[in-house]
Amino acid sequence: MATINFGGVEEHVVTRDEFPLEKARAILKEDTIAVLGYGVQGPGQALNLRDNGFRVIIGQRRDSASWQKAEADGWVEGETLFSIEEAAARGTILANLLSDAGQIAVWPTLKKHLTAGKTLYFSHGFGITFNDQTGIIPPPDVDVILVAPKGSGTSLRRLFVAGGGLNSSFAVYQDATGQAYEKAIALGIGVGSGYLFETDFKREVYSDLTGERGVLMGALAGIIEAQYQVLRQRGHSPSEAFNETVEELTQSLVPLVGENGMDWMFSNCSVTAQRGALDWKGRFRDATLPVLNELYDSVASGQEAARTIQRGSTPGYRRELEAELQEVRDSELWQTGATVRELRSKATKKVEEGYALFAEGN
Ligand SMILES: NC(=O)c1ccc[n+]([C@@H]2O[C@H](COP(=O)([O-])OP(=O)(O)OC[C@H]3O[C@@H](n4cnc5c(N)ncnc54)[C@H](O)[C@@H]3O)[C@@H](O)[C@H]2O)c1
Ligand SMILES: CC(C)(O)[C@@H](O)C(=O)O
Ligand SMILES: [Mg+2]
Ligand SMILES: [Mg+2]
Repeated sequence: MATINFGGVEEHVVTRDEFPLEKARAILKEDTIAVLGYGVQGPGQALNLRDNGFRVIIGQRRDSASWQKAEADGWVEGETLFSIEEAAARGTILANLLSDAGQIAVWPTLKKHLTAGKTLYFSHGFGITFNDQTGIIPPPDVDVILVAPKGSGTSLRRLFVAGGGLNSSFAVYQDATGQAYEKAIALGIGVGSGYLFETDFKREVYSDLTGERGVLMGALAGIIEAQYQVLRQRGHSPSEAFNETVEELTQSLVPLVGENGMDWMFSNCSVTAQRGALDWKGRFRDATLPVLNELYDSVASGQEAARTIQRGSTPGYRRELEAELQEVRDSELWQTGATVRELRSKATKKVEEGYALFAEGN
């Protein structure tokens, strides 16, 4: 394991160079990985594992959209696609990729099949860390590990297909066999991780819940809505408000941040923009600090987990969630976004046609 210095702090990181795929395959050669749940993370991990040469089966509720999706992805009923219980019985590694609330309902079934020496795998520290609420308390003679890709299952799969890898956290909660650690790393490599960063279940879930409610999703969506509203109320057109809030962010500036850091993005903008951004960033930081601290407290107290469980266990909740998303989709802001994206794809087609004509002429 490499020790890498991050801004002055040393951390342990596993790289694909030191832990190649062949080694991962050798460690798991006797195992059957049962991926339970075929929502977002399930397909990404299962397909990457299958393409990487591991023995994988899927456990999913029949008569669900996810079951049909699994069939469309080439999983075959009775061979590689089973009910959750059947897959849990057949698997030696049970990858619990049901929704966090769904994991509670299915736990009694899963527990029955967690016989000595098996491995219980999660992609979130949720079920274990908040086990006073989830009741997920594994028997002592199984390994309990975590590999949490730091991004959507969709990106995990897309990056893998493109030949890259998404960074993941990994952790061992319980090492009954003495092999939990290397199994966690082998699975991390198998699901298509780029680098694997060591953590523990609690730190993973605290940072994950804070990140997605904060900058990654909640704060991002909120601040976009606020700026769009201000621009619209001050007389700007929808397209102008959208372009200055979202389109430029996603198409121009955030990719530059990803490529070479915030200062580099700044230095590729005008001096006027840099002056203003440096002057105002402190105001935004200070305005959001109390909210982010409140959010972290809500995560650490278990309040966020309680809400996730309470809402996620309510019958018909998926429909309610879809209605909330529909409201976002139908708003002027995101309807404008749809039109801007359409123009973007037309423009891309025009450029491609231009290249094709140019190529033909040569
Ligand atoms: N979505 C992501 O990209 C992502 C990223 C990192 C980690 N995670 C973690 O991975 C795990 C899976 O997340 P997801 O977003 O893929 O899940 P999801 O919400 O898409 O649900 C996965 C599956 O769970 C099944 N399910 C839900 N409730 C059930 C129940 N009561 N009985 C039987 N089946 C039930 C659904 O049919 C679905 O196929 C979670 O722990 C999540 O926090 C997700
Ligand atoms: C993709 C995310 C936001 O990183 C993940 O944490 C999730 O819960 O879906
Ligand atoms: Mg999450
Ligand atoms: Mg996350």
